[in-house]
Amino acid sequence: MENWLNKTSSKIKEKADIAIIGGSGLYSAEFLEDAKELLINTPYGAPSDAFTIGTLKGKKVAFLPRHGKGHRIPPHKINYRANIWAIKQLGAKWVLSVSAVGSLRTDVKPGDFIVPDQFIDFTKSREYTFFDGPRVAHVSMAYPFCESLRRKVVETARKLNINIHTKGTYVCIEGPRFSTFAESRIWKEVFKADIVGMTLVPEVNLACEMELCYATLAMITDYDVWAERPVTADEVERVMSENVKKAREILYNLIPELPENPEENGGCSCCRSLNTALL
Ligand SMILES: CSC[C@H]1O[C@H](OP(=O)(O)O)[C@H](O)[C@@H]1O
Ligand SMILES: Nc1ncnc2[nH]cnc12
Repeated sequence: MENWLNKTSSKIKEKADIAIIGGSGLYSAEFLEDAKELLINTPYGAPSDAFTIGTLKGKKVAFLPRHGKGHRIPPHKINYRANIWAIKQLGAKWVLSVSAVGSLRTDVKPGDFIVPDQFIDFTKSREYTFFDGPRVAHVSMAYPFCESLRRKVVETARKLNINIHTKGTYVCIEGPRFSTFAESRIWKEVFKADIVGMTLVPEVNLACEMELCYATLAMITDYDVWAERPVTADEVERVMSENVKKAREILYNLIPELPENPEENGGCSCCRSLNTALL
């Protein structure tokens, strides 16, 4: 089979083993050494911002703030294709995304972390695929996240005594508005989802199409509209900034533990997701 991904071969000299996509409240990666900024252009336009490329205990890391520095880009306007394309061009195999989410369960509390294993897509108007024709592919999304990476994230947080939930279903809404009470009741009671956010889709789909090992470290910032006062953007930012230290601690301890080749890490099939997808 012709390898479509080889055709995306990089002209970028700078390389990275691991990419971190920072969400609301996580706009920089101070823990990287020898850091420099790198602007990358892609056939889909510009990524959200310059990448910060640096090292951590021998691992080459690329960091990208999803909303741009200073949170300039709303969730529905993020150029997800440019972000993931650029990450692939950097040669990264692991992608860990960090996100702020609302909780739909009382036992999943603000300040806790959760590593979703499923999602429900309620977005409406995004660019969902690299395969817009004439090349067509249908990747499997039955298990959308990299199990090896999910496991590593959970193990790391546990070692650090950070409260983390090992799985959950993330409902991705279009935003930028928050859900109505009636919508939130559907997410909670009909869909039995655990968390709600605005940025997972199509980031996760595109990572899969690029055969990347992708997982999300989600931080609970609020109880959506179930609390006494419904969620506000201020509340999300406040809780995120109070807890961002914990997210950094997880990243700092996790990154050195990721093997160069994801297939060494207990095996996952993310790197072969196009084998059965291309028509
Ligand atoms: C700032 S409130 C809502 C905003 O926060 C989340 O973004 P991210 O996943 O990048 O942390 C949510 O999805 C919304 O985009
Ligand atoms: N309640 C919520 N709904 C959607 N996105 C969010 N991000 C953080 N909290 C959220």
